[in-house]
Amino acid sequence: MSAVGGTGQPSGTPWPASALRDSDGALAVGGTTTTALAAEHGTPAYVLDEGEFRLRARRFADAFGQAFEQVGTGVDVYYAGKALLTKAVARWAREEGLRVDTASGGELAVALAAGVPGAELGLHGNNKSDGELEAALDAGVGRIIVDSLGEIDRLADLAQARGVVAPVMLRVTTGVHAGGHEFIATAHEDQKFGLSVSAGPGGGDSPAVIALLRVLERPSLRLLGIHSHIGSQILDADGFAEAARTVLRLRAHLGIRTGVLVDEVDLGGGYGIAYLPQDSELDPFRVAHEIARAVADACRELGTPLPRISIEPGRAIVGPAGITVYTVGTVKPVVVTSDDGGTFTRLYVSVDGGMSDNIRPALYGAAYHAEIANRRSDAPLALVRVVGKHCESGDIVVDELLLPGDVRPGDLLAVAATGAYGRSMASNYNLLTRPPVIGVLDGASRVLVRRETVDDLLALDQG
Ligand SMILES: Cc1ncc(COP(=O)(O)O)c(C=O)c1O
Ligand SMILES: N[C@@H](CCCC[NH3+])C(=O)O
Repeated sequence: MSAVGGTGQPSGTPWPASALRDSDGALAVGGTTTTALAAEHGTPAYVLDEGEFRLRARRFADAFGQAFEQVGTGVDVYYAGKALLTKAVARWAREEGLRVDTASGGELAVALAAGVPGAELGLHGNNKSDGELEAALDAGVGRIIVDSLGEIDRLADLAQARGVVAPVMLRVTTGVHAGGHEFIATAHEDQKFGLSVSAGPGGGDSPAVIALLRVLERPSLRLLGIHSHIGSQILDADGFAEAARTVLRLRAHLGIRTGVLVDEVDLGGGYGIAYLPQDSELDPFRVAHEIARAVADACRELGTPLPRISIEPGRAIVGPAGITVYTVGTVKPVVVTSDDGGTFTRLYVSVDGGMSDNIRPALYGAAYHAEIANRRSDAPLALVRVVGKHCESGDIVVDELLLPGDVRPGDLLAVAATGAYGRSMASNYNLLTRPPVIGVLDGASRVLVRRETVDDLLALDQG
């Protein structure tokens, strides 16, 4: 066996630490070869390495726990279920000491079905329905992150009608713009999330201050704290530190204005990972240390006690724990004319899935790494584009890649780091059935979410 990657290597690698090549050259993850997984479960399949997930969850809890303990406060780590939520995943997160952040009634239902107590859950969303808010109140969700004035009023009314007090945080936008693609940066002003901390017209109260005051006016709401999420796939700590300073200033302002110094500040998720062999991921210990220092310095300057901190990593926990295994179908050389008038050949390698199981390349231009998984090959490398089977020319799995030129129909292709926002953003485009999620650990595999069937699709269609 030879290692192909591993967590903790300085320059990151996109494969889970357990990834190996066996003596036949087959890629194995969590002690099971992709050939055995494909034979037992079929392709395409999402394969999730339980050990890697748990290790990463623990590293976040340890890194942030230690860093904030050093400056004198505590931390709660919420696993962001939007990245991938199944009952098993929710249980693993909880067993590693994490809470779970949900973003819809569906995610909330799965986390509750997994046995996560309501008190350990958060509920997000810029457009929660009354039904979702009621479900959260009924489950005793520990924090409902409110996102608009209208929602504050609706939630207060619903809580009042039930005779309960809803614990809320207010999501604010700090103006810090961080992360990869424009669609995944969430704290700049001109987008749908949160309430801005910038002063209103003519220097009046900011929308965030107005909303905080509104929460404090309602006896059926208890203001736990302030929430900021600046974006996703962020690769340095500066944005987090800047957002933390802004939120802490707002907290201090509210304290002076009302006498209420909120107990908690949530700094959201967004910790970046390695997608390609040459990428580096954000080291949770380093970023935790830098954020803790920024929070401690800001509180000292503001003369306020430290709040309890929470964070919501999703991608950094589940992303590198997942790979997708496909079977290669059509292989087609296409002669392409380049800008300088010359020509080159690009090998189009079609797999049995595509944009329905991974929309990220089409949506964000996201880059991925893939390897032939069932065998070793010494064939000269060819320039390859891995594409799916959808009726869409943008149906690209890996835009550009060097693969052994003898890649052929029937080969297995494994794509690394697909654990986050793959299955959770999957669709049935072209009525493809969504792939299963197969958990692997110590040489055993089990179905966490089964493959959809055509019967599932027909069952939804009422004629
Ligand atoms: C409010 C909130 N928290 C947490 C996350 C998780 O982000 P990531 O998976 O990048 O850690 C997101 C998604 O970007 C989010 O919108
Ligand atoms: N879904 C996005 C990240 C945004 C997630 C939620 N705010 C991605 O795949 O990168």
